[in-house]
Amino acid sequence: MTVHTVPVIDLTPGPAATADLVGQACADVGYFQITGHGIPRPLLAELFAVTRRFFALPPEVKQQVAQPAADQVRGWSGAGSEGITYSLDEESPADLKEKFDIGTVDPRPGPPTGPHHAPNLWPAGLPRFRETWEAAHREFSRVDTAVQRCAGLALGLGPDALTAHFTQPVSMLRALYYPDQPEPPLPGQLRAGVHSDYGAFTLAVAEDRPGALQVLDRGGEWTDVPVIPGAVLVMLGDLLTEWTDDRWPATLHRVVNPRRDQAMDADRLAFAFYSHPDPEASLHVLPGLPGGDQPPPPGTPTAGEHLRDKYVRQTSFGPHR
Ligand SMILES: O=C(O)CCC(=O)C(=O)O
Ligand SMILES: [Fe+2]
Repeated sequence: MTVHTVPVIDLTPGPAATADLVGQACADVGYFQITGHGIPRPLLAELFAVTRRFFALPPEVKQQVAQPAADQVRGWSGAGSEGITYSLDEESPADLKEKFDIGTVDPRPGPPTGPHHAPNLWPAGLPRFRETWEAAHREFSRVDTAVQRCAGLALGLGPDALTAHFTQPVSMLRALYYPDQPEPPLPGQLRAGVHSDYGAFTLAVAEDRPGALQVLDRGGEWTDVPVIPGAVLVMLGDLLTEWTDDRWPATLHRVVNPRRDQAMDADRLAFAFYSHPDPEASLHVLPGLPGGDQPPPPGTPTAGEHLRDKYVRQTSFGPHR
């Protein structure tokens, strides 16, 4: 049996002292948990509480904040609306999840320009929902910056190598709600299909419930991610694959179904903060890494183009739907 240990990294000593550990985890494991991040526990508790209240509303109420368009990832969508494995161009049945998203809470001045700056949608009649979500977005964003500083140092590029691409970031905070499963899933149908996230880092927190997150470790084995109270899980997204020329490949992950004998008491709420840079940032290798100082090959997409392409794919189903 393989024994998997998820690295747990305490950020308290600051980026210079933790960069090596972060770099090792990014290069050798692909995911890690962080403590000492400073996100207040009561804020996270309130985030879970207000969001559970939202998902408990009737669908016609949640529909009032329905996601407006495939490339405008804001608000709610119900079970069956995303098949995230489609982001990898692979067919699969729809995911057994609902979701709610917000984008940046500190939009850049001037009129919104394009889907990455679409305004957030807020459900009516839920006290403290908006304040709590906005506060959580700011906290995750702060922690994301700290992780990025460690990453820049670990790559030997200095603390601002990544943060330089996040002057007006379009990071998203997403809640994922996985309901009980009265009916058995279709063959191949998961709570969330296999995918890698689309941004730089993903920061994730979840309830400890059946039918949870698994990551594909570097040995090619699916591994359960333990929920460590107070810790935040960090995974690597597509931008890091490109920016490091595969030195730090994105983490493939999925959310499996609960066992049938647990399926009626298995609902699960999780949050993912996806760090998304300035939309105009290039997917080219970072300057200072091998290949990064040459001009980008023609056709190298921007982060905004990459994200938009993935958003559209994850809701574009083929014949399996
Ligand atoms: O439910 C989770 O723990 C993570 C879900 C996920 O990977 C995602 O939606 O990007
Ligand atoms: Fe994900």
